[in-house]
This record gives sequence, C-alpha cells and structure tokens, in this order.
Amino acid sequence: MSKVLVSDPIDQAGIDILTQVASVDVKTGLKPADLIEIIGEYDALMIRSGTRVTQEIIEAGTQLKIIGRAGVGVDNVDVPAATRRGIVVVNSPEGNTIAAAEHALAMMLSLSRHIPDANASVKRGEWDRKTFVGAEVYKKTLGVVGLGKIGSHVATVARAMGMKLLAYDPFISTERAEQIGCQLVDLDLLMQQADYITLHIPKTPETTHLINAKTLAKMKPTARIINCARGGIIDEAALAVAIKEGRIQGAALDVFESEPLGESDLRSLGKEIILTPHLGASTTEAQVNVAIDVAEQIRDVLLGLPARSAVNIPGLGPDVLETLKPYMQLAETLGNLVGQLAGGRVESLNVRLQGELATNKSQPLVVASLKGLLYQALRERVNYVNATIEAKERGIRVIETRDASARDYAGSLHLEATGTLGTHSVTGALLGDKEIHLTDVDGFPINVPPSKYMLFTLHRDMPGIIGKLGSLLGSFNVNIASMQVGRKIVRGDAVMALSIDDPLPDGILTEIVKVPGIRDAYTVTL
Ligand SMILES: NC(=O)C1=CN([C@@H]2O[C@H](COP(=O)(O)OP(=O)(O)OC[C@H]3O[C@@H](n4cnc5c(N)ncnc54)[C@H](O)[C@@H]3O)[C@@H](O)[C@H]2O)C=CC1
Ligand SMILES: O=C(O)C(=O)COP(=O)(O)O
Repeated sequence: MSKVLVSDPIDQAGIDILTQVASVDVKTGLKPADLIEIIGEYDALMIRSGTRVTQEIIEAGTQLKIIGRAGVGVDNVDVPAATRRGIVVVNSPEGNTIAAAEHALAMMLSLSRHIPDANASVKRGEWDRKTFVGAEVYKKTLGVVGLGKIGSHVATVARAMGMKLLAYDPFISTERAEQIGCQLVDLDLLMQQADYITLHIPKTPETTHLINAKTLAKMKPTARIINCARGGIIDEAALAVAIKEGRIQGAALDVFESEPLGESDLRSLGKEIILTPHLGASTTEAQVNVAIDVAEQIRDVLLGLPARSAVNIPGLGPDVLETLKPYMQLAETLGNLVGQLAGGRVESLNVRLQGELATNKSQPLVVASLKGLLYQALRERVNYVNATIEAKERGIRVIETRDASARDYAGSLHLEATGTLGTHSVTGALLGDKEIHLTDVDGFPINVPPSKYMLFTLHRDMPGIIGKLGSLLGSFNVNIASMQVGRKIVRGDAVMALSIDDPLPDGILTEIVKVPGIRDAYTVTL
C-alpha cells in the first residue's frame, strides 16, 4: 500500500480521500532535518505553506511520486528539482480564491475603519470615538496588481462597493480587464493614482520586491497597500520606513518575507498597519475545497491516473485533460511502438497531430508520445513530468506539426522516429472514442488494435508468404492471435502486423528474415 505524509494541517475531508488508497501519516511542524530523515518512506507528500520542500528534501524522497500543495502558491516547493526527478507537483488553483479575495477586502475595510485597533481599545475598557475616525472606500480608486482569479474577484466586489478600478497585469488583455470593470494601466500610474493598492500576483524573481522604496515613493500620502499574496513582494523594511515617516497612510499584510513573522519593525507600528498570520485561505469552506481537490489528485496519481492541476506538466489543465485523456494512452502506445521499430538510439521524433487534435491544446500528447518513446530506456522512471527533460538530455529532437485536414478519423496521431538504425512511422486513432487502433505502419494502411506482443514484417506481397511465416512461427510454438496485411499495391511491398500470445523466442527473427520475400522483421512488446 502507498504511503502519504501530510506535513501541514489539512481538513479531514482530504485525509478521508487519501485513506481510500494509502496509509496516511499526519506529522505537522516537522523540522527540515526530521522531514529529510523520514521522507524516503513516502510515495506522496501533502503540504500547505508551512512546509518548505527544498531540493534536499526532494532528493531524500526517493519514492516520491507527487507533492500536493493544498492551496495555490507553490513558491515553497522547489518545482524544478521535483520536475527533474519526475515528481508531479499539484495544487488547488481555485479552492481558496474566494477566501483569499474576501480576506483582502476585509483588510481594506479594516484599514479604512481601524477596526482591529478600535476593537482592542474597547476591550481594554476605553470608549474613544475620535482616534478611530475612518475613511470611505466608496468612489475611491482601487489598484489591483495581478488580475488573476483572486484579483478579479476582489475587483468585482470592490466595484459593487462603488470603487473605481485600475489594474496592472502584463499578461491579461485590455478586453478581459474591461469585462471586470478595470482600466489596465502600467504599474507607475497605478501606484500614483490609487487610494488602495492590493497585490494578487505570484512570488517570482520578477515580483520579489516589486514594491520597494522607489515604488512606495510614488504612492499618495493618503494611500494604503494590502498584501494577501506573498511575502517578499513588498520590501518590508522599506514599507516600515514609508509608514513611519508618514509617506503613505498604511498597510495590511497577511504574508511576510519570513513566516512566522519574527522580530520586525512592522510590529511596532500603530493603527496604520494590520498584520494577520497568513489567514487568506483559512476559512472552513476553502480548507475543505483545497483538501478535497488535492487529495483527489494524490489518490489519482497513486492509482496511475493523471492529475488535473499539475503545475509541472505544461498545458494539462482540467478542461484539456478531459478531452485529451483518451488520446494520452494512444500517444504513449504509439511512442513506445515507434521507438521499438526504430531500434537503436532515436535522434528525432516527429509528432503530427491530425484532425481534431491539430490544436494548441494537444501539446500534452507530444509529452505522452515522448513518455512512450522513452519507456524502453527508462521504464517507470519516465512520466509526463520529466519526459520532455529526459528527451532533451538524450538529444532527441522533437518536431511538432499539425494537420487539421487529415479527416479519416476524428483525431489521429502520426509519429515518425529517426534513429541510428533508420526511420519508422506509425499512425493511430481511437475507435468508438476509446479503443486504440493502429491505422498505419511505415506508410502501409492497417487497422489493428495493438496487443502486448506483436510482430511486424516488411515483405513482398506474394502468394505463400503468409503460410510460410505461419508454419515457421508454429515450429517455434508461437500462437498467432490475429494477423493483418497492409499494402499499397497488389504484389508490391507490404507490412504484416501479427498479434501473438507470448513473447517471441530468441533467434526467431533471423529465421523470419530468411523466408523468401521477407525483408525485415521487428518484435515489439507494449
Ligand atoms: N494569503 C493567502 O493565504 C493566499 C495567497 N494566495 C496567493 O495569491 C496570489 C494570487 O493567486 P491567484 O489569483 O489564485 O493566482 P492567478 O494565477 O489566478 O493570478 C495571478 C495573476 O498575476 C499576474 N502576474 C504574474 N506575474 C505578474 C507580474 N510580474 N506583474 C503583474 N501581474 C503578474 C498573472 O498574469 C495572473 O493574472 C498567489 O501568489 C497566491 O499564492 C492565494 C491564496 C491564499
Ligand atoms: O494558497 C495559497 O497560496 C496560500 O497562501 C494559502 O496558504 P495556506 O495553505 O493557508 O498555508
């Protein structure tokens, strides 16, 4: 049975899903050294933002197949290290969107009305109605940095409260921004004009200290900034100075450069700053959502199925996966088959996506083809995560083409592998939306479902050849399950595809190519 380690607090709904397929250990608050010591036993690791999954931990996790982040940000996981090791990293892209957006909005209103300090004052026994006079957000300008899932929801609600909206996000279109009621502007203008600025971007090398002394200096002295995205996007030292010197009105932070927040100038500031301990995703609803979302993906991966929100499998989002799922096995089978036909070292793989597969969304099929191609060399060590890197490291050139006009089948896939021993090609399609069929081998039309053991011959189409091959296989006690010949012209070159019940005995290929008219023979195990 698989073993899963849950190293941060996760809702029971997720644990219940994991226990369907694995034994689950919940061990929170582990020190890095303790995690390194035990991670080798586990097939999956489920975390939130509390566990830092470093390269060292990934390397110690020799059995790890999946790291599941029950939340959005994966900046606490060394994703490139996981990718190199073929470990799939999944998250829950939408499970806590509303929770994080509502926290940012709560921060904005709390800042405007000094709710935390007013509350503390009343609890101390005071009744101070002067100190806590606030400001309205109505008709003020909100600058949203990062108009993704959370930023969009914040913008939508803020608009309903009568705020004017500016947004900075270099990766979204003006039309999309307008749909949400935002005017897309550059960061400088947003910093200068907004009364409230809210950050909803990932932490990347480009966004680290995006808000620094220089950018803070552009803000109005009456403006406030909110960070419920990631610590480190704001330079905390510069922010503390800007607030202390009254150069901006205030800030609300849910996330910090280092968590838990240690000694910090931010702590000594007054009602102009609100600090919460990374609570953005901490609602009952969001925790159930993310726990279920990620536990289901861990369960699927442990059962050998693809994950719907893998961050290190390019292009394989949930909607794409739904349509491509039946074709992924086809691509893998064809990759495995053409690799074995090519034999030797494969130098290039040409993947032609045909018919309805001729779209940009079919890119994962190229990855699946590579996974199949590399299976003979790497066995279970190759997967959707590392297939592209492994192919690159082996110097395999991948050429991807699309042909929407190929209409023999709704969608079909043509692979051509060139290696040190020559070039071979295979085409396949799905029948009835799920049954894999080989429809062409080396340019010869056939129509056979692939089977575990197969024999392919390239021969001259002439009387008696099938009989001779059948007798030869019989003399080696090989049972033929099915056989089909593909030819272009009568008595020209032809391909024979045989499904056989057992692996071919050693030495039989040299006997097969001695049959007059048979030029080549290939065995394949799928
Ligand atoms: N405080 C908390 O507990 C939580 C924090 N988060 C954090 O909130 C952030 C946003 O999450 P989502 O909206 O779900 O992500 P998302 O991926 O839907 O949106 C992020 C947006 O940022 C934009 N972006 C990327 N780089 C940018 C740059 N250099 N400048 C401007 N825009 C840039 C992207 O185009 C995208 O539209 C993430 O950092 C996530 O980790 C998410 C959930 C809870
Ligand atoms: O989902 C995210 O990106 C978050 O920051 C939430 O973090 P958490 O799971 O509450 O530790």
